Amino acid sequence: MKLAVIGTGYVGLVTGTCFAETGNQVVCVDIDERKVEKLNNGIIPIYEPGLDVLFNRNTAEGRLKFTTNLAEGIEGAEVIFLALPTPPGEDGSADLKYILKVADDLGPLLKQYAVIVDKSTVPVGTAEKVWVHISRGAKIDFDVVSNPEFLREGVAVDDFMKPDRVVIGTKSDKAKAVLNKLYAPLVRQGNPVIFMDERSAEMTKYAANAFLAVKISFMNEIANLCEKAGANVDDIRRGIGTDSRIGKRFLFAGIGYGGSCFPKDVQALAKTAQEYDYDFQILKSVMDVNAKQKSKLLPLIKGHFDGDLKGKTIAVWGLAFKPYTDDIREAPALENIRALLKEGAKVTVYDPEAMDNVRNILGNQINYAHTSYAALDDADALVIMTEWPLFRTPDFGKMNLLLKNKLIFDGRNVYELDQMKEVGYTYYSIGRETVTPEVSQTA
Ligand SMILES: NC(=O)c1ccc[n+]([C@@H]2O[C@H](COP(=O)([O-])OP(=O)(O)OC[C@H]3O[C@@H](n4cnc5c(N)ncnc54)[C@H](O)[C@@H]3O)[C@@H](O)[C@H]2O)c1
Ligand SMILES: O=c1ccn([C@@H]2O[C@H](COP(=O)(O)OP(=O)(O)O[C@H]3O[C@H](CO)[C@@H](O)[C@H](O)[C@H]3O)[C@@H](O)[C@H]2O)c(=O)[nH]1
Repeated sequence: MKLAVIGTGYVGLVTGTCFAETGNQVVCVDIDERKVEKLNNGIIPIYEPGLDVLFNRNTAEGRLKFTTNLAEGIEGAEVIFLALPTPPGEDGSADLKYILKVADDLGPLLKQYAVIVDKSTVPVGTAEKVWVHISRGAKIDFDVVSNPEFLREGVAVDDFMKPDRVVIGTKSDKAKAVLNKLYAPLVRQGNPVIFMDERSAEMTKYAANAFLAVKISFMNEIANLCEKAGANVDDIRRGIGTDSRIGKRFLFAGIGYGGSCFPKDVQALAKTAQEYDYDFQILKSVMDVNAKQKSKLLPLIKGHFDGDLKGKTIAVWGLAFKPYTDDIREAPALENIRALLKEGAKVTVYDPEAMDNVRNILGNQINYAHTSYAALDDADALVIMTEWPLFRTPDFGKMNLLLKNKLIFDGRNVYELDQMKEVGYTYYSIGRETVTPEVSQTA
């Protein structure tokens, strides 16, 4: 099948590459000339594990191409995916300007029937808007389908190739048949393609993200209560996660959820509720809890240093909003680094993949270390913001020689408490007792 993907970011590039891998002829279109130039030169502009193998194979075999020219990109395409940004507008609702602009541009360019597929995360009613915008310029028959994407960054290729489900919102039998054929190679594992109407598909995506955000904020509140009540949130997680009605995943307490999706999508769903005059109370709490959680460690760090961080050097491990990505959108690390700088601290950071992206934003306000250990050199404390596997089993002997104090503030509960007691660190984490060397002697 001939496909076009408009917007070649995290979702568009993965969608295009994976559909090329299943044998389709794919052209990805983007307005970012530098990005397209890189892609045409075989350079993948994002870090996404496993993408390179598929990208290299499919570009080499001529199934995957890139262009900045929309007309050229959609020529002969049976399916046209919109994988465009839907950032929050000033009022928190999803800004549809990128989608509707492309819809306007597409109308006059359509030469034969095509299924226009909305892969971006968009509010209820967007498919209808896209249809109206395209139809203003189109002279042929077309369908607009909502097919939200559920991939996670860091495991995007796997999520795309083996989806838990594929949600397709359309009332058109013609569009259903085309998409059934396209997705067939991905759903052979027995996972369902779920058909519904456009509005329900659009809402399904927000419901999924909001529900996962509820789980995280709930666990963060349990963690905060654990700290006061002397319980251990990791034990609670294990204790409840084994109940199949609850499930083991997305119960990890931490320094709050970030990324390009949860924060904006929870906010956008709250805005949709407001537009329909519905008071969606849980969403307000989820956002409120997350905002507080993100700044949870700073008072502890300040408190430890008697309220004064001036002249202190803080090492930060982890900048990406989660491991296995270079994405720093809404990453808790950024907010915390800015707060530390405001307090007069010096900050040295290390992240395996996200350093360049942070350098583009914070420049020389902070120091960038070449290795995780180099970041610790002469630092007064270590703060952990992302649970990269690299940080899980460090050489504490080596760390002791570099850090001025055996002191860790862990926003991701990377270490076991017993382990910290053994190595004699003062260890603050989330929803668990604070380990101090004194406690270790009496334990
Ligand atoms: N990132 C994720 O993990 C993820 C997962 C599921 C769904 N989503 C949703 O998918 C959508 C895209 O997200 P993303 O993370 O891939 O965004 P992104 O910012 O990484 O990529 C969007 C791309 O669209 C391009 N673009 C903008 N205007 C254009 C135009 N007129 N023509 C062609 N290209 C244009 C940009 O240059 C950019 O390369 C959003 O709605 C997001 O909420 C994202
Ligand atoms: O138990 C958990 C799980 C996640 N997080 C945090 O939640 C955020 C989001 O994590 P994750 O969902 O793994 O990453 P995303 O790539 O943002 O993926 C989410 O957002 C995408 C965009 O909509 C969806 O497609 C995915 O299904 C959805 O999981 C990160 O900051 C994580 O650190 C926690 O704090 N605790």
